Amino acid sequence: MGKASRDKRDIYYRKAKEEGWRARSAFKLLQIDEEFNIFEGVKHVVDLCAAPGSWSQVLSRKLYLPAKLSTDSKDQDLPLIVAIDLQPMAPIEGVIQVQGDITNARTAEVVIRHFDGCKADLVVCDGAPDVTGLHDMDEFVQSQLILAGLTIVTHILKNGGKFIAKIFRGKDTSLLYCQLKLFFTEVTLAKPKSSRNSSIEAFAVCENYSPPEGFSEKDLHRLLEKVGTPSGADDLGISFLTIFILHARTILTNTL
Ligand SMILES: C[S@@+](CC[C@H](N)C(=O)[O-])C[C@H]1O[C@@H](n2cnc3c(N)ncnc32)[C@H](O)[C@@H]1O
Repeated sequence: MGKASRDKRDIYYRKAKEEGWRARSAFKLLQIDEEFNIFEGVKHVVDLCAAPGSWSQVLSRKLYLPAKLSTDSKDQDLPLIVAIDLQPMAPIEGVIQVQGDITNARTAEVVIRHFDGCKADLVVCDGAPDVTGLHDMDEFVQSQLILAGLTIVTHILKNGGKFIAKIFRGKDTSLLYCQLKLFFTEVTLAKPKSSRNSSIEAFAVCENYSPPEGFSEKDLHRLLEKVGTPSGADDLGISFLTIFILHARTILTNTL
């Protein structure tokens, strides 16, 4: 069966059309929220890799529009939602859009500037590379997106904040889990029912941001700058792992 006819038989595809979501992915975020209550108390959010915009629509409908409709809400109290993607997307009420590559340190700086010193409560990242079918390569590129997301997280997420990131399940999933555990006290791998069983995607739901003592967000930022240069790409794996291993050691030394 072709992709188009498979899509038309898909319940979430049809539901998305009926409810005016730009993509069926909206249900993944809605179902993650049903399970983990990720929107509670959230006022400042970043949506990384947001196009065509169904997650941003969820953020707008769940956070921005209710606040706007509440009679006593002043402009400065309205939620701040910043969405970023390589692709342009049609406007969504209450969502500030930035077009750029999240693995580029300059783009991360633009997002950070929108926050103007205040912190985000939630960062979501549904980023996916153009899948090549070469599993190791796809997993590697996906891990670069997670690293970029984590870099932005370390600059703008408040302590106690949440990070939701799409991952590709593979041989390095437990390593990734341990790496995320260095920054968050709770990490759960979720597979919402709207995520197709045939897909290797899952979502890391990271709660209670608490970076290791002595961690400087500049470490990851420098790494991202390095990834942006052709010679830096070669040692990405080593540098990424080195940073995490050093911090893992610090944590282990402190707890033993
Ligand atoms: C699965 S789609 C996101 C769907 C979106 N969450 C929604 O609900 O509409 C993945 C997106 O990741 C974006 N992307 C991939 N690599 C990126 C990068 N390096 N920087 C910014 N966006 C990127 C792609 O352009 C694509 O729009």
